[in-house]
Amino acid sequence: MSDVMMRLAGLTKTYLKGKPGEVQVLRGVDLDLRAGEAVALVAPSGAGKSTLLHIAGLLDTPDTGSVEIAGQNVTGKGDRTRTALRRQDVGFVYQFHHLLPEFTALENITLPQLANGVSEKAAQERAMSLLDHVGVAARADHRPAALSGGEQQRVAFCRALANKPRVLLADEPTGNLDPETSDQVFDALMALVRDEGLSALIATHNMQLAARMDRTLRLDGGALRPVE
Ligand SMILES: Nc1ncnc2c1ncn2[C@@H]1O[C@H](COP(=O)(O)OP(=O)(O)OP(=O)(O)O)[C@@H](O)[C@H]1O
Repeated sequence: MSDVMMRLAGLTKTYLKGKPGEVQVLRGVDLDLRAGEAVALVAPSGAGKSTLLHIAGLLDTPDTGSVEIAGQNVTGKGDRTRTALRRQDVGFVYQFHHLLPEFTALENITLPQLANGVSEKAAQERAMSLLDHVGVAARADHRPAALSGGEQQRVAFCRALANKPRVLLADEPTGNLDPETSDQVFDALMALVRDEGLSALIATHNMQLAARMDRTLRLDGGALRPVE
C-alpha cells in the first residue's frame, strides 16, 4: 500500500542464541505505520521495546523479517547504505537527550544538517524555526547544561527532525521529566510531529500520553497487539 511509511514484517530477534541466558525477544513483529500516523508503543519493562525501536531505526538488525521505509526494503543492505538511510529518513529521540555538551542548542541542530550537505545559512534557519516551534528560540545560544530538562528535551526533538526525516522513533521521550513538564513537552513533540507530517512510533509507559496518538500497540510475548 502506498500510504505505508514504515512496514515491519515478521521481525524476530533472539539474544545469546544457543547460550545460557538465551532470550527470544521478538517472535514475529508486524507493523504498518501509515504516512502521518502517530502510534504509541507500550510494553512491560524488558519486553523488547528498545530492541524493536533499534531495529526499526536501522541501528540493529533482526534475525529474520524485514524493515521497509517508504517502500524500500532496507533488510540486508550493507552498513553504509543503512547508515545513509537512517540519516536521511529516520529521526530518533531517546529518554535522555544525548545533546553534545560543548555545543549550543542551535549548533546541536545545525551540525547534523551540515553533515548532510545543507548550507550553514539554511541549516541555521531550519534550526531557528524548529526551536521557535517548540518555544525555546530564546535559548538558542545556550549549551545543554544551561537549559532545563524540559528545554533540553525540546532541543533534542528539534535535532531529531533537523534533516526532515519521514519517520520519528522515540523511546520514552519525556520519561525523565516530572509529570507536568512531561505533559507540556509531549505537547510540543506532538505539534512538531503533526506539523511536519511525520509518521511516528513513540514508546511510552504513560497511557494518557498514549491516548493522544492515533492508536496504541502493546508489545508483549514478542508480538504487537492493539490496545482498545
Ligand atoms: N545485547 C543483549 N544481550 C543479551 N540480552 C539482551 C541484550 N539486549 C537486551 N537483552 C535482553 O532482551 C530483553 C529485551 O531488552 P530491551 O532492552 O529491548 O527491553 P525493553 O522493553 O526496552 O526494556 P526497558 O523498558 O526496561 O528498557 C531483556 O530481557 C534484556 O535483558
